[in-house]
Amino acid sequence: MSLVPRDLSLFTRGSAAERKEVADALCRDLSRSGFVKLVNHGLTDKMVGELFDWVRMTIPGGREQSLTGTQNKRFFRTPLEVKQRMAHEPGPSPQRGWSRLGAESSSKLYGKQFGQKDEQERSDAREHFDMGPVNDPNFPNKWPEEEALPGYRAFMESSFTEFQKISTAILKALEVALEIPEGSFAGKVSNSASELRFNRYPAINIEEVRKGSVSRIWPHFDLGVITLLFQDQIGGLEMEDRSKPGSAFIPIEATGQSEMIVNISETLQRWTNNCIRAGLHQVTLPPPLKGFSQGVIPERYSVAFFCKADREASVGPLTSFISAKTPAAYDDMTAIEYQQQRLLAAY
Ligand SMILES: O=C(O)CCC(=O)C(=O)O
Ligand SMILES: [Fe+2]
Repeated sequence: MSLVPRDLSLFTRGSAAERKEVADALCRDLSRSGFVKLVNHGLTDKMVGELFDWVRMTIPGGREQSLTGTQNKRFFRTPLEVKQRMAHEPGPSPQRGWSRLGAESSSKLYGKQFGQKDEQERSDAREHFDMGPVNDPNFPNKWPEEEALPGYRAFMESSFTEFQKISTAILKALEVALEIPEGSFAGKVSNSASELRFNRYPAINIEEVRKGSVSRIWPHFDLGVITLLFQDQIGGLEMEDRSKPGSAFIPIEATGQSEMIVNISETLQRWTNNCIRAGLHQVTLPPPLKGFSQGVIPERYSVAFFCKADREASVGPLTSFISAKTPAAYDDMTAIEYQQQRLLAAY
């Protein structure tokens, strides 16, 4: 099953009929698999290209030597001391700054929920950078010094705003499709506790992955409302095959870095009282390497925006989704309480 790209501009700029049609298609896809692909989402190819330019260690096609000055500055390439000064401290607080290779375990995040034992220690072969809202007084962002990476902070802050706008449009489309009051979802992400993340998966031996204690990212759900993701051309992202729960995954084809992949995260599942379920996903061997037991999986990058609920918003089911037949399946608690409880499990 491959995901059919949906055109978000038909919702943001279309006629009333086009808006409804594309909203329904989005909602159908997301309800079926937890995932949808979007084109004309609002970030141009150039903007997505610039995002990847900030993360890639090297430029494909051997253009590396021609780079000078600021073009040569890339986030993951900054010296270790610079990254260490902006390192995230493991714990329940939202992630900020740099997380070293293996710092977070997506396996723990998901495994504990389902009773997996701690001794099954499994790590992610991944380093990442996270930022939250601009000028967040409670959980301030951690930046590299401006001279170490000129322009990085300004670029990231403006990208964050764009991702937030796109998330709001998607949530409005879901409100239209589900015929629930305007603002039911989009009105709860306005103060934004969202996060923008860069992931880097270094090249790794297939044997290492086959041993079963390391993966690029273990099966997990994201914590927020929805996640917007761009992946490079390497591939390896997979979503759960819902016809074989817990035992099979379907590759999400890497058909162009500007194609946005959207998945439902835990908060939306809670708000909709399981009407739209979160998409379980992982990153593993890219499809062309599936049958191999030896060799190297090339380095891979992705950019993820986790649209999260306002910290004081409830993550309990909304009244539109509660009835005598479908009583509330989740407790009422604030988004920040929920996030801290879940993050404690990830370290
Ligand atoms: O790298 C990817 O494609 C997925 C990353 C991801 O699932 C995450 O950061 O939560
Ligand atoms: Fe994820």
